[in-house]
Amino acid sequence: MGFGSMICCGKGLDRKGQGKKQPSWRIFSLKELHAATNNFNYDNKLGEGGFGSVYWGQLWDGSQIAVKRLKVWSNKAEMEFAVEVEILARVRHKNLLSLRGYCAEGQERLIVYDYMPNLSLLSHLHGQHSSECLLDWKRRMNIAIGSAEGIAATSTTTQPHT
Ligand SMILES: Nc1ncnc2c1ncn2[C@@H]1O[C@H](COP(=O)(O)OP(=O)(O)OP(=O)(O)O)[C@@H](O)[C@H]1O
Repeated sequence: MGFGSMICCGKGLDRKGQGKKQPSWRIFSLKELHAATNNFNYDNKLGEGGFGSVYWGQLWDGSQIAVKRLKVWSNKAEMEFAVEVEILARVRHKNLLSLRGYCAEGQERLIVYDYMPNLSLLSHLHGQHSSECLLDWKRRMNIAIGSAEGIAATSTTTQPHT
């Protein structure tokens, strides 16, 4: 699961009225995500993980998104999808990727995140960007601590199912 090993800057909770927390995610239609990603065009592909491919997209309001599209439907994949959506919908943390929403139509399962233009941590440590920006030990420590804080935020709000 990709809970945010991206180089990201976080976003706070949407607030309205008397400081009441509003959910900042929504359900997307498949049609809307087709339009945003130019029908999941290969040119829009950002990468691939265990769940499926991730595509860059742009919504009608101009905001940029990353859409993770399930490769093959199975009970296990459905469970992973539900867990990732459930946790990210509940947890907002500056070091975690923000959930924009999800789409579940027929056997299509898609998760919509904020687009992170700075690519993955892996690419900065070992990939194509590792020579451009050398991360000294102080910055590496800060990244490790920040990552641990993000992971801790997911576990403190997750109740084990009994
Ligand atoms: N929000 C995003 N913004 C920009 N690029 C992204 C975003 N999410 C994922 N990507 C790109 O897509 C690739 C695959 O992402 P994904 O989250 O599926 O990978 P993963 O976490 O390595 O895989 P797994 O699902 O197997 O844990 C990333 O390495 C990254 O290049």
